[in-house]
Amino acid sequence: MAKSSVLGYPRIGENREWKKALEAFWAGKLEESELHNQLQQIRLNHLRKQKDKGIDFIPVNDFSYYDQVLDTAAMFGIIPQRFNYNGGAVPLSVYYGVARGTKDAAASEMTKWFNTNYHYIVPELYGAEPVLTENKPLTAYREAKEKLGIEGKPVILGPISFLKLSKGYGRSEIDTWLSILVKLYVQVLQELEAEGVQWVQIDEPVLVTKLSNDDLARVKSVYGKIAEAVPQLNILLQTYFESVEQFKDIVNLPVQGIGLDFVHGLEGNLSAIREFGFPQDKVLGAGVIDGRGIWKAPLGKKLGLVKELQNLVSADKLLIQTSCSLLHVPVTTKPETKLQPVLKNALAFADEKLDEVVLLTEALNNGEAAVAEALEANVADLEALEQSESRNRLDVQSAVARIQSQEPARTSPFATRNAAQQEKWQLPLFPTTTIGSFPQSTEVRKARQSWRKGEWNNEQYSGFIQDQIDQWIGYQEEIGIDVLVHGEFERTDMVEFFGEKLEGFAFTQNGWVQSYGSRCVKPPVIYGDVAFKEAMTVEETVYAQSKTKRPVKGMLTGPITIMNWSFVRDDIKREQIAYQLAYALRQEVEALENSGIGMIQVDEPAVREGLPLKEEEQKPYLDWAVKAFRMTTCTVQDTTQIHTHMCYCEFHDMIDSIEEMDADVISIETSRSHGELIHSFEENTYKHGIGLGVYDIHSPRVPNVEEMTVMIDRALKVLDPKLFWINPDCGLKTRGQEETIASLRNMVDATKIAREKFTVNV
Ligand SMILES: Nc1nc2c(c(=O)[nH]1)N[C@@H](CNc1ccc(C(=O)N[C@@H](CCC(=O)N[C@@H](CCC(=O)N[C@@H](CCC(=O)O)C(=O)O)C(=O)O)C(=O)O)cc1)CN2
Ligand code: MET
Ligand SMILES: [Zn+2]
Repeated sequence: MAKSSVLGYPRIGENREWKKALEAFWAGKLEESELHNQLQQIRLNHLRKQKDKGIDFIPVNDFSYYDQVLDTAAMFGIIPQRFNYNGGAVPLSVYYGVARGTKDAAASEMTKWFNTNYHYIVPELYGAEPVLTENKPLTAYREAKEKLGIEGKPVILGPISFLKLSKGYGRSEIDTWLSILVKLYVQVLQELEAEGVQWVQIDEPVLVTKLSNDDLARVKSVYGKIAEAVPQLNILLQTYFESVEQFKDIVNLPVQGIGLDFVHGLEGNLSAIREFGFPQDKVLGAGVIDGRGIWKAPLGKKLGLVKELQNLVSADKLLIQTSCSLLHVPVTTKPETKLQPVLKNALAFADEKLDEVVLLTEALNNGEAAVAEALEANVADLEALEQSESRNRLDVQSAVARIQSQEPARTSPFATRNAAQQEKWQLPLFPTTTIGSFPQSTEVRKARQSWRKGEWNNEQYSGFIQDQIDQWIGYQEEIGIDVLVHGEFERTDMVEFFGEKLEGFAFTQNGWVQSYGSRCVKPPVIYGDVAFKEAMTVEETVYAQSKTKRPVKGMLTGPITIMNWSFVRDDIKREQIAYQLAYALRQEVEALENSGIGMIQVDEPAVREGLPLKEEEQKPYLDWAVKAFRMTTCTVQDTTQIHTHMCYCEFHDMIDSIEEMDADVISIETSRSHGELIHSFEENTYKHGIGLGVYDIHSPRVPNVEEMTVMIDRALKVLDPKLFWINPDCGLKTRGQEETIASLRNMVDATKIAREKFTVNV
């Protein structure tokens, strides 16, 4: 009999109860004991739900108070020294300090979890002396058993991945660190074994990337030691997001089960298992239900797949499971009452995916007849969407085919444009700017809600937005910023906003997904061909420009980011979706230029996260991503300055592509990684305008002038001063008004110091 299994469940709750509890606690409106109570209720609800649905292997310890990587670090007492942690169980104040920063200490870096829109907190190993502070998986296991009688499957981020995702150690220290970590993992696992735990899921997502021979030897040694230490414990070594690179080595590791992704790594994993087979003494965790996408699975096809897999493993050794944790999809489609039926009927969020896992397991164990009706309905639902008009728009398809066949390029090379732009704009040395958004205060959110509910009419709402713009144009002028923005007050989110105005998109009412900490996003659904309808940003931008003599930057989200932060259709290539978006956005760029806006920023923060994990797929992806950006921006005049912005990821492996995007200015996040990015620019001579983020905007802390000066001085050692801009790391929508103004004042002061120093020096 095959069994059903889930790798992880979303923690935010059906109505984002988790987020609300965390934020109430941070605001001092919820006692710590009450926070624990509320989160326990949420956690138990999730376990109960999985049990009721009939999942056999229910994950525990997938829940978190913020982030699972931070939890692993905290479990081992790996807390940066600046938080004055003195050993023992990590207090919540320290835990949240590391995540969010404190008055005296900057937060740890936050970065993308592989190729997803989830961000984890990067463990800092430097100076750490790890000890086991609390066996979290054990606590979670006991809770599920005692409260609900569930024999949970503890989930732990594995040592190899944990180390790879951490920073603060050199190459020569890898083995030392692994031996320290292995001791701790063994301690955790031995306690689980002693408790009588049956299965543990150890997540090793880095195994889908190519390992050097040394690293592969390390993987073998680490799992060899673990296997020896816990002979009674069943370990399911779990991979996801791609196929494993070194299949034969990985599946022969001394563990009892191997979890493979047969959705995002289908091709690679399937051809490998067909070619090499699968060890008969091991359990295969077959990830066949997509943990990242929102479409119903084509169950007939999936059933064919699991039948084939069943034949390759020995009896009773197959798990039907999700391809990865369900963290990346919304909780349930149940509250979605406003979607067209043809769309709603084709969707499956986390809870619906639990049903799919159970259904497939049942079909495999009891025969198709047992679930015939469900299989038939599934075919009809998916076909209806496939044939819908919105997926078959010849007007869009032919226009995109036409511009796709041209090589998108600006009229003149950067040097010519740069000179023309200097001449036109007369900006000072080190121009200052911000990334686009200003605080989305409660007032702003309430106003939007009133308007959406119909309590406010359009005039009231747009009048309110104009007041916000007036106010912030005033602040920016007064602080002394050189290139202004309108503030994005009319936008819920930089992707959702554009999706709502373009054709081919749909919106959920409650389809929230965790992005980082308590912050969630509600990704739009690209279900059809994308098309431009009418100008989307011209009104607010032109209004802002009418209020000041300084330049106001228009603000758009780029094609790749809209695509990567949406749930996209899977019947056409992503490349094609990107070009459709690019063509639509180009029309917006042109509309802005025609309305007299001479600087236009096209944000592309998600380019890096879409980078395929497999090396051989990276170049083709970057090529079409760059092409889509150029398609969006290439038709403007030389004097129109195109900006772009990127944040929260590693850029060093794609600097060349960033250069090829040919934006006149890029603003880029650096400060949370403490300026490490600058090294990339030391090696690669980037020849366009560049604004380095001089302070972290994800923390309520106001950065002082000195620390920004350090950042600026460091950057100027590497970068061409004539091309250097000064800006925060990212948009300021999550910040409060006072801290924003105070921080920007300090930024402008730091700029003045830099200008003085630099003018004296030359
Ligand atoms: N899509 C996307 N991905 C991204 C980013 C991004 O900006 N967008 N940035 C990076 C991650 N950063 C992020 C930064 C901030 C937020 C964020 O602030 N999210 C908000 C939700 C934003 C939103 O859509 N707000 C709605 C309001 C939705 C809401 O909460 N409504 C309340 C009621 C309104 C009220 O009274 O406050 C409710 O439904 O209960 C609006 O502005 O209108 C949150 O979690 O709090 C998310 C991600 C990377 N990935
Ligand atoms: N223009 C956007 C903003 O300021 C860019 C954000 S990148 C995540 O919010
Ligand atoms: Zn950003």
